[in-house]
Amino acid sequence: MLLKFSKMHGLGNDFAVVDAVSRKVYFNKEQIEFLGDRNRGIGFDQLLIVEPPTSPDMDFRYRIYNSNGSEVEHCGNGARCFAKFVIEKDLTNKSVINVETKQGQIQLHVQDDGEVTVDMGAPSFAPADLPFDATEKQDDLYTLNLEGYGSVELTPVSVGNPHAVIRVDRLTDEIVSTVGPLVESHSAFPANVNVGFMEVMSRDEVNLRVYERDVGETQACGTGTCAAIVAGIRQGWLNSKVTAHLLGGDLRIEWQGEGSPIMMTGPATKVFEGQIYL
Ligand SMILES: N[C@H](CCC[C@H](N)C(=O)O)C(=O)O
Repeated sequence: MLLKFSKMHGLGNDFAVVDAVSRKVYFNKEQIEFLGDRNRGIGFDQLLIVEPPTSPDMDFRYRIYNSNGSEVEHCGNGARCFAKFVIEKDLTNKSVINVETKQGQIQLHVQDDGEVTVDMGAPSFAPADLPFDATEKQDDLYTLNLEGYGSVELTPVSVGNPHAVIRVDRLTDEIVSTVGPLVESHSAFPANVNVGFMEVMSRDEVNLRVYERDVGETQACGTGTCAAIVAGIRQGWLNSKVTAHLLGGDLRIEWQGEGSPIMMTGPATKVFEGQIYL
């Protein structure tokens, strides 16, 4: 089969996007691993598949896979690329697009300046929603012991997919590459977890790096940014509108507190189109 795809990125978090509305396409794990291979395939952090909706009040269904073939519930940078893709491919002419994901619904708003705002839904801080076998807790921060490292304090957040948010005084390569993998696959997170490292610069601004589950560190992570900012707002460290500086650029997040949806705004870029034998 000759598979057509668009290569896109959101702040350097990169994707292959496939139209499975015009033509039915299925992938098995080996095929996704092949496509995701940066030396032998297309290479991407996640594969995004645009499908028809299963419910009549939705416009599309959105499936996401990590480059190792594992399915993901939610992807923030991917959601913005998804919006750009369906408009460019004439799959819709709406500027507000309702999308089903594996874990709830999201709404995409394409702005006049080309940036995309995503209503990511409301976060949950309940450990069971990640899942997280909660450990000791103080002031809503949980202590996790890491083999051979010591302990870290984290906030568990589900934004559809699971995140552990760790506040650090200073972001370093070392902390991301050492603590990232230890927390990602810690037995307290039975489904593993994405790990965010946040340096709070002021009440309106953070520096953030994310070690993603099943992928490793990416240049940006949309859901990771949402998780980190809502954790910071809930802890009282941040205001309700925050700019996050990621390795690949900036995202703007707004959250009005418990029960309200997280609004994420940022760019989405198409790099090229291609086709590959599968
Ligand atoms: N890059 C994505 C999230 C992918 C998360 C994935 N690695 C997981 O296993 O949950 C984002 O922009 O939100």
